Amino acid sequence: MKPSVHEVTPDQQARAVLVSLVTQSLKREENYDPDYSLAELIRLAETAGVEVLGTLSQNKEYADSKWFIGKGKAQELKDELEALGANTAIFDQELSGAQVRNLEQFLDVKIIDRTQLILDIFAGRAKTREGIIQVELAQLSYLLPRLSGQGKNLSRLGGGIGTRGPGETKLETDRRHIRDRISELKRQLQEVVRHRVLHRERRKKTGVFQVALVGYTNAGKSTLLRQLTQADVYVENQLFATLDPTSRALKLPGGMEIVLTDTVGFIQNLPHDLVAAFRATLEEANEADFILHVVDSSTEMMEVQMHVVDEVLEELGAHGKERLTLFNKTDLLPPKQREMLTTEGEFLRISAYSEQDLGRILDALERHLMGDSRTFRIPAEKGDVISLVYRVGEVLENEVDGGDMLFKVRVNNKEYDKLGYLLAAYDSAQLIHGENEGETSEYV
Ligand SMILES: Nc1nc2c(ncn2[C@@H]2O[C@H](COP(=O)(O)OP(=O)(O)OP(=O)(O)O)[C@@H](O)[C@H]2O)c(=O)[nH]1
Repeated sequence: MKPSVHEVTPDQQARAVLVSLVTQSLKREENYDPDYSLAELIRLAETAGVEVLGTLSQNKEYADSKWFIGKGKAQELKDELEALGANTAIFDQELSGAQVRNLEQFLDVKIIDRTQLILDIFAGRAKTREGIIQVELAQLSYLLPRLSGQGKNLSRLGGGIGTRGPGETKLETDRRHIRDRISELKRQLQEVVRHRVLHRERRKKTGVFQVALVGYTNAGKSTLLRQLTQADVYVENQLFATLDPTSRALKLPGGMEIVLTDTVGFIQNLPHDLVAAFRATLEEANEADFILHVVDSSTEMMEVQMHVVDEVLEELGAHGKERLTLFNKTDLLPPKQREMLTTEGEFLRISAYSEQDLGRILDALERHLMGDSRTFRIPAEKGDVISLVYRVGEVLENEVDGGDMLFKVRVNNKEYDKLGYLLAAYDSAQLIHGENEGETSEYV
């Protein structure tokens, strides 16, 4: 493997001009904002360790098949690259292999596109076996259709910025080798995913509640996970600090144990080839019992970002899940702006660095997960039913009432349904239950 971005010596540091092309079809896309997209590209580049020297934009009906940008604009870019002493040009959209070669020849700098940039970041972040396999798969899938001839240009195309891509020896092989490697990686991935599913099923069986932290990239998910669990999670002021499923056990104030899982940050217009690399963590969100949606309330793009998360959750089929939205980073807001954030319903205004707010999150989680307290009337001689109540819920009070026992039990909705079902199954008796706190439920 060649050195990664963080290992390059200063004279090898990527110094880049970022290029965005705003086409008619992009303009028609619902959530596309050229300024925002370019700002995000800058953050991505910085995350990958690139020094950003300048930006260049062009409005054009269609992308040029040969140069991507117009020929005149390419000349302008060449002048700017020279004037700034840049050695890299990074494009906001995906380029074809031919466009990369033409631009590279004309500009004489390294050409990177948005997909490569994100892949480069992923490659530097992937830690678990699954993450590493998925990134290499995405890199090879990106590379395959861009190969020309027998290995020419391979290293440049595959290398990314810091050449964290598949090693050059791997790249200097032919398409068949790459295809073989892709099949092998897919096989390995199946194996890894099977293990993960088994592991998760085991965890599910123990009845532990699964809570997933989801949110736009850089919203503060890893920070919150670490703050809430004091776990040593990888946090950086960079995009995609998290790639692999990261779960931690956590005890709520009342003693209930939950598993809190960090997921990879959402991003707008995620390149298609990278979707698979996200799945591992996104699946965690889909299987969670509860979702904590972390929002960076300090960015102007807050609403768009919330919308992107909503959309992706919907695509995953996780839209209807119970969730609590955390407006994070409110410490960065002037009081007036903070006041404007709603706290009606399932919203909390927080800062991940406030102890008090962490306590409020845990309390809110407990309220959601533990549910209301309900009272059951159970004949005193039904010892097996009574022990079931103790197993499923948290018994807050009990008293004798004639030949019956009254139990005030805190139990969440899911367990409540289960309890009703189990009680009924005991001797085919019926469970009549009230919905609200304090209402008496009877076992007859
Ligand atoms: N001021 C302030 N900064 C915060 C807060 N929460 C997180 N941050 C900072 O925001 C940056 C991003 O936080 P992360 O926890 O890495 O964000 P993430 O959502 O896990 O990001 P990805 O892994 O990229 O998806 C870090 O520099 C944090 O220190 C907060 O409440 N207030």
